[in-house]
This record gives sequence, structure tokens and C-alpha cells, in this order.
Amino acid sequence: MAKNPKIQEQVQEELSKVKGGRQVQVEDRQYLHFTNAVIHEIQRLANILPMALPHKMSQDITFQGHFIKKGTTVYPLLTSVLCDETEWEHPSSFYPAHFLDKDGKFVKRDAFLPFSAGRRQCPGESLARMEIFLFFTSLLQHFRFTPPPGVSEDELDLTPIVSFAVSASPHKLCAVPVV
Ligand code: HEM
Repeated sequence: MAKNPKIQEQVQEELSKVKGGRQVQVEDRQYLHFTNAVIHEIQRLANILPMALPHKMSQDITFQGHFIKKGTTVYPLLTSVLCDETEWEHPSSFYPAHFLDKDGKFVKRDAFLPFSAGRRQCPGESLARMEIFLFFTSLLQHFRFTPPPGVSEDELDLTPIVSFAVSASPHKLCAVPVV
């Protein structure tokens, strides 16, 4: 998603401050502000379920002046919030500062809704967020990711495959152990 190698360096520098070089734990999230912001920005821009899941109206309703009949299938377009120009300073760019205040502290944003909202919001959110944090930090504590030899950052095609779900296009990367 992000080709800026400096972001990887900044995350690794922050992770190196974890006491005694031990493996990162979920509780460390509270002071790993930049790392947390990067993960949120990945989820915002990766937007893996842009249309959430189909819902069916359980009753007739008028919403923002539009009549929607009972039984109508509706898709909540999460992209419209995750890339809303009135909510995000740089909606289409990878910009971790969306989740940082002026002191570099992590800030939650109301428009961060990759797990949707309401009664049918993803029930796996806590588990997913914990796993993403532990996988991401563990990988970056142990490896530095680079393009394969002879390929520059700019030549990497990270265009996602977009269908009902959005996934990364296949590409080769090198995982170089951090010593
Ligand atoms: C990055 C990881 C994940 C993302 C971005 C994600 C996102 C979503 C979204 C957008 C929905 C649709 C909500 C709606 O209809 O409004 C959903 C539904 C759901 N998710 Fe997740 N999810 C993730 C991981 C997980 C995990 C790890 C589990 C289970 C362990 C899970 C279980 C479910 C279930 C069961 C539903 C259907 C809920 C319902 O229809 O009431 N998800 N998820």
C-alpha cells in the first residue's frame, strides 16, 4: 500500500523502544502511537470490504428524503466514509498522520469504519484488530521488507484487486532478517 520506505523505518524505530527488545504485546498499543496510526491508515485505505455485506430493510423507511421499501437490499458503502473528502485531509493517499494529533499521539477518528457500524457491525473486530497489531509488529520486529533485487520501490505494482472484497495483488517481496 505504502511505498515510502521511511514509514517502515519510523515504525521499526518506534518498535525498537519496546523494553528489552521483547516481543510487542497488545498492551503496548497505548504508547506505540505511530505504529498504531500506520495500521489504522492501512485499514482505512485498504478498505477490504468496501460494500460491507448486503442488508435487507426490515420495514419501510424514509432516509434523508429517500423512501426505501421493506425488503429492499441495501449495501452500506464504507468507501464513502473511509475516503470522505470532508473527513480526511488526504483521502486517497497513505497518510498515517490522519490518526495523529499535533504531539504525535494516536487519535481515534469517527470516520474510521472498516468494520462498519450499527447492529450488524463486524463481531470479529476486537479479535481482528488484536491479530493485525500482533502480526504487523512481530513481522516488523524481525524483518525489513524490500522489493526483490533489481526492482525499485516505484516498479512495485501494489494496485489492489477489487471485487466484492479487496485484496492485494500478488507480488514478490524480500523479508530481510533484522539483526
Ligand atoms: C480486517 C479484518 C476484518 C474486517 C475489515 C471486517 C469487516 C467486516 C464488515 C465490514 C462486515 C459487514 C458489517 C455490516 O454488514 O455492516 C463484517 C461482518 C462480519 N464479520 Fe468481519 N471483518 C474482519 C474480520 C473478522 C473476523 C476475524 C471475524 C471472526 C472471527 C469476523 C466475523 C464477521 C461476521 C460473523 C460478520 C457478519 C455479521 C452479521 O452479518 O451480523 N470478521 N466484517
